[in-house]
Amino acid sequence: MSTTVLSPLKTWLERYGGYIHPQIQFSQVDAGFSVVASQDLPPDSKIASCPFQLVVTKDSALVALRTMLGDATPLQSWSPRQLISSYLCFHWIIADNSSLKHGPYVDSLPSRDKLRTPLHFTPKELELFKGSNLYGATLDRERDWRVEYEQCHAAIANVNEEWGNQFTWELFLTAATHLSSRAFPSTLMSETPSLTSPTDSEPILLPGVDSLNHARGAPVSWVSSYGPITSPESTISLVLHNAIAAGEEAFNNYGAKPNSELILGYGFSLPDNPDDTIVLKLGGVEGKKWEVGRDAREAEQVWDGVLAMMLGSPDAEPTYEDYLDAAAALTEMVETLLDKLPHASAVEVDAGIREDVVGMFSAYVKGQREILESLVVFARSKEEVGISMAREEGIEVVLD
Ligand SMILES: C[S@@+](CC[C@H](N)C(=O)[O-])C[C@H]1O[C@@H](n2cnc3c(N)ncnc32)[C@H](O)[C@@H]1O
Repeated sequence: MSTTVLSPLKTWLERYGGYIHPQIQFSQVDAGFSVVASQDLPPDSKIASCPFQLVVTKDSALVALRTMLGDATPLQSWSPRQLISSYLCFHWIIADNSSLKHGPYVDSLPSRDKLRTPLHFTPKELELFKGSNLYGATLDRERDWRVEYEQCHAAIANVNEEWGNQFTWELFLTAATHLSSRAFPSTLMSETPSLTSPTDSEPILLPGVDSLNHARGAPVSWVSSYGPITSPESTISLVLHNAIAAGEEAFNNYGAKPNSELILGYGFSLPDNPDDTIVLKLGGVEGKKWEVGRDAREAEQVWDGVLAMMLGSPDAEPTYEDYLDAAAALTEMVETLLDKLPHASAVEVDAGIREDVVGMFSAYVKGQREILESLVVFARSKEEVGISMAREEGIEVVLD
């Protein structure tokens, strides 16, 4: 990211009461830019802040789109992603329009060729993930986003054919990816900000504040100064609680997220990510899904589900045979998943497979395999319980 793009962003933010710390620089890296301290920064430095009036929300996007598309367009039925993505897209379609207020921000966003979420994978890259949760999640996301795109496209083309021609799937995908990879929760703009009720929350964009990359566990605060929307004092700021030495990268903390979520929404992964999970949908238990973490975290719930399948009635006390049958069923299910999971060692970088995607793929499948292996150990511990229960009844169980 060159300074010619970033200094307009900084000037624009400051004009509305926003702020970017004078001692940070934006340094160009493969996937966009990273934020680096140009001098030592003390703990609790405010790195950036965005005034409420520059926040992109579904409501601000709706107001702008209403002006361009008119009252007949059914914008009320559009999702926050449709509204915000279409609003961003219009900056690329008709740059010069008084309803489009985020030109300097949109110009600072990474170009499409830098995006690495799975909807930007080559067919060969996507094929690598076949047999994993992420493969299905990618197909689901593409299907859902295409439906949303088609709806927006039809409405826009209906108002203006030329806009419709320019509003391509690729443009919408780029904007929707910027939203998934940079969004903050709208609850930050409420009078009593909270991060704990994601169901009431919608994605919003905070220009400037969204410039930092993620570091797991980095101590940061998102500080909201609540007030009237047009006041330059109503802002959301990013404060870093650690000192940052000159030349070091300054990081935000996007929260504890498994690699599946980081890859799908953001296009990167963390090696040996402690927050990794796998989604298990076990055959026979209708529509029931469980999310299990490393070291078989939350596996007791899966166990309860599998054991329930072995019991004749919900109130029945499990016998040692139920325990042994459930342990065997769980082991078999997990081993089937292990067999299906692709192998990172077999993958080589070539014309259709980029190095950074191989890195993401390797970190992801390693985490998935380790969780499944921890589940095999967990199932074995349940088998041991079954053997002890049998022994208490005077029965010696011998397993092959
Ligand atoms: C909110 S933006 C951060 C600023 C971004 N680097 C840019 O150039 O605009 C999130 C994106 O930054 C990149 N990113 C963030 N944290 C990262 C990390 N720890 N490792 C690799 N890429 C990261 C990913 O491309 C992600 O989609």
